[in-house]
Formats: sequence, structure tokens, C-alpha cells
Amino acid sequence: MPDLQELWNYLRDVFQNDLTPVGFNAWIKTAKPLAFRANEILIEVPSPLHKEYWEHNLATKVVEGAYEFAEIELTPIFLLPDQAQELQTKKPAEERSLTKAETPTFLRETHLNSKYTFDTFVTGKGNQMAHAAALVVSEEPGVLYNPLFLYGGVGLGKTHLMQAIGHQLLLSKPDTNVKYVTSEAFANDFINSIQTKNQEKFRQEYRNVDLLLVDDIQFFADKEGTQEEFFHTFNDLYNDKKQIVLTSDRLPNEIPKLQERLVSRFKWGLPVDITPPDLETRIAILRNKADAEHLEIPEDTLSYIAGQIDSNVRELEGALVRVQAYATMQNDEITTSLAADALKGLKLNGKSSQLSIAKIQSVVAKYYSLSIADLKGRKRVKEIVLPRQIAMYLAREMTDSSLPKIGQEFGGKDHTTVMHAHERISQALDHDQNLKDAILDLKNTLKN
Ligand SMILES: Nc1ncnc2c1ncn2[C@@H]1O[C@H](COP(=O)(O)OP(=O)(O)OP(=O)(O)O)[C@@H](O)[C@H]1O
Repeated sequence: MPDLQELWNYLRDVFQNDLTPVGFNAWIKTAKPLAFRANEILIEVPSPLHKEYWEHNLATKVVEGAYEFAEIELTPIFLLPDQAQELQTKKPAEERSLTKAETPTFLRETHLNSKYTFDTFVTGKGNQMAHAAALVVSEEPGVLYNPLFLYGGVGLGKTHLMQAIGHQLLLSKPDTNVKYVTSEAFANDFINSIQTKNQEKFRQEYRNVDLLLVDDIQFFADKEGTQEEFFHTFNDLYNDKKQIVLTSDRLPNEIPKLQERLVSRFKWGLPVDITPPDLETRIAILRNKADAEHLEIPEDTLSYIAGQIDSNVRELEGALVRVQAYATMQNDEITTSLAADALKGLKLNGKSSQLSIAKIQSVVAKYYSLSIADLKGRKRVKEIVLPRQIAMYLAREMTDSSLPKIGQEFGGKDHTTVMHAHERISQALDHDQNLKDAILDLKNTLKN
């Protein structure tokens, strides 16, 4: 989950653009985000009239905005002040977390997304083997495939499958201690524990589990201390026959700067990849989702959407959310021509699901007569630094890749480097005509 306040700030900006000042003051300024609850965002509004207005006119924007901001699907729930009050007094500790800063470190990220179960996972050629392995692990954790290492491209269901194991295990053995964490949260928790002299608590938290799920471990690259700590966590759990499940966008030995002893441990169990779904599976995924959301969508429209997006299930689902939001805005039924209109808008964003960071690097390198190694390297000479920053800027602007992912593709750089590059180029674009021309040229080449 993103930080609640950051998400809310983003949504406020969206509404500020969309509404008149009077409308903004009446509806938005009077609303207050309270908390996340599973896949819901709880929002307090002052009166039944406000609630009704939000539900009919603004809720769709919250769904869309949350998706744009953090690629998550949130359902807004509007509460009147007395309902909000009741909730605040009843809530368990995990749910009281309004902001990251207020959240006790070890309570963060334990939550499994209730939608990520085996029931909602559609199997097809690309994920059959991963699905079967995950099922086995959920039935007999710590026995056969330990660790289970799921790897594959962005948005192909690794997190979903990993969490499905957690749900399944909790269903069959409710006392099981399951912990889900991203590698970044693990690293943050570890660093926090050092800073607050809470290392013992950290260890207890991570080593007293029956199932440890660590997502996106490629981001361990470059984090020496965290790797060291994870090595010990891993050994403890493994020796106790506790199950470990890891995901990554690549095989262990392809993760840069991952200690050899971790690479070899990650290969002890079963590495299994997930590849992009074929058309039939994509249609089945969309159909499932449409049913779950009670959407009436004709088959040919589902096929049309599935035909548009072929390499990333998250984007596929995003397209459906977009079509749904568009239909609500137009107050129209979902048809293929409406879907085509809605998805045209998606392309107008300038982001392309097809465009890869590698392509951007190759086009920028050629444009400036540099090598791709120069762009990915660490040389600090001006002739290389500017094109490198331009390439990072374009990767941020033209793809949906996250900052850490872009950093990774640029020779394992930190996400703050990418952020800095993006800021520098954005600012320079205000006054530097040459730069403007170059970016325009590059964008045109990349779009063709
Ligand atoms: N086979 C599937 N059946 C149903 N839903 C799926 C399937 N594969 C992926 N999804 C959905 O696609 C979205 C993205 O999946 P998920 O987050 O698990 O991908 P990921 O591989 O972990 O991506 P990343 O590399 O970005 O971490 C989720 O909403 C998930 O439920």
C-alpha cells in the first residue's frame, strides 16, 4: 500500500484540476482519508449529501487516481462522522496506521491482499508450473521446494501467487505465522531496527515465522548489510524447515551484486518462471475480473481488450479499469467501440506498454554516439552524464517502470539517482531549447 497521505495529496491535485474552486471547497476539502482496509480506502465525509455526491460523481476518480498513483485497485468507502468515530475506537493496531511514519515498523507489509488467492488466479501455459509448485508449497510448506523462487517479467502474477500460498496456508492452518514483505520493506525494517536499537525485535519478527514471503528480491542488489542479515534469516528459517518463497524479475545468478552464498541458497529449492499469458489466458483473466466486479461486458469486447495488451497482466487489468471508468463517465454501456475510445486515451498518455527501457537506452546511445555500457556505467564526464539523465528521464516518462526498476536497468543504480535525473531534465526543459529539441526528436524516434 502507498502512504495514505501521499495518495490523498495526489487525489486532491487531480480534483483541484477537475473541479471549480467552489466544488473543490465543498466536496474535497471537507473529506478526510482515514485508513486502508484490505483493498479499501476509508474516507470520512461530513454529511449524507456529501456521501451521495462522492459515491455518484467522484468515486471513479479515486479508483482511477489510486491506480495511476500506485497501480493498486482501491475501492473507496465513504463514512459519516459517527461511523468513522466508531471505527477509530474499534480498530486493531494494524488498521489504525494512517501514515507510514505513524505505523509501527514491524506491523507494516504483513497484510496479504485479500484478492490474491488461488481461486482468483487464472492458469495458462505461462504460469502452470509456477501455479502447481505454489500449490504444493501451500499444502506441504518447508518440505519439497524450499525456497520456492518465482521469477519473471513485471506484472505477471508473482506477488499474486506468492500471497495465494499465504492465504491457503492460513485457511488450512489458521495458527500459522505468515509474513509477507517486499525486499525494500525488509531492508527498511532492518535499517530502522539498527537505528532504534531494536535488532532483537527485528530478528524475532522475521525468524519466528512459518512462512516468509519476500517479494522482488532483485532490489537486494547493492544492499550489503541487508543481504548479510537476510542470509542469517534465511539460514535460521531453512534449518527449522520453515518455508521461504521469493520472487524476482530474474534468476538469482542474474541479480547484480547478489552475494554468491545467497545465489546458491536461492537455487537450493525450485526456481520456476512465469511467462506472459497467451491470448486465451488473457481473455480468461479479463472475464474473471469482469465477473468479480459484476460488469456486463460482451465477449468480443473482452477479446478486443486482451488483444491490445499482451505482456503485462497488471496493464491488462488497468485497461479494464479504464474502460469501466470511461463508461461510467460517459454514462454508457461497455462495448468494443467504447473500449477502443477509452484505450486510445491510454496511449495519449505517451506511455507505452511495448516500449522497453533497453530500447530507450539503445536509441539515446545512438543519438549521442555513445555505447549502451556508457549509459549504464558510472563515468561522470559531462558528455555521458547528460545523455544518461535523458535516457532515465525518458524511461520515467514513457514507460510504466518504477524508479527502482529503472535504476536497476541502468547498471543497478539507486532509485534516488533516477529521481534526480528526472528532476534535472524536467527543470532544464523550462529554459533549454536544444534540450527540448533533442527530447522531441528522441520521443518521435521511440514512438515509431
Ligand atoms: N494468472 C492471473 N490470474 C489472475 N490475475 C492475475 C494473474 N496474473 C496476474 N494477475 C493480476 O495482475 C496484477 C499484477 O500481478 P502481480 O502484482 O502479482 O505481478 P508481479 O509479477 O508480482 O509484478 P511485479 O514484477 O511488478 O512485482 C495483479 O492484480 C494480479 O492479481
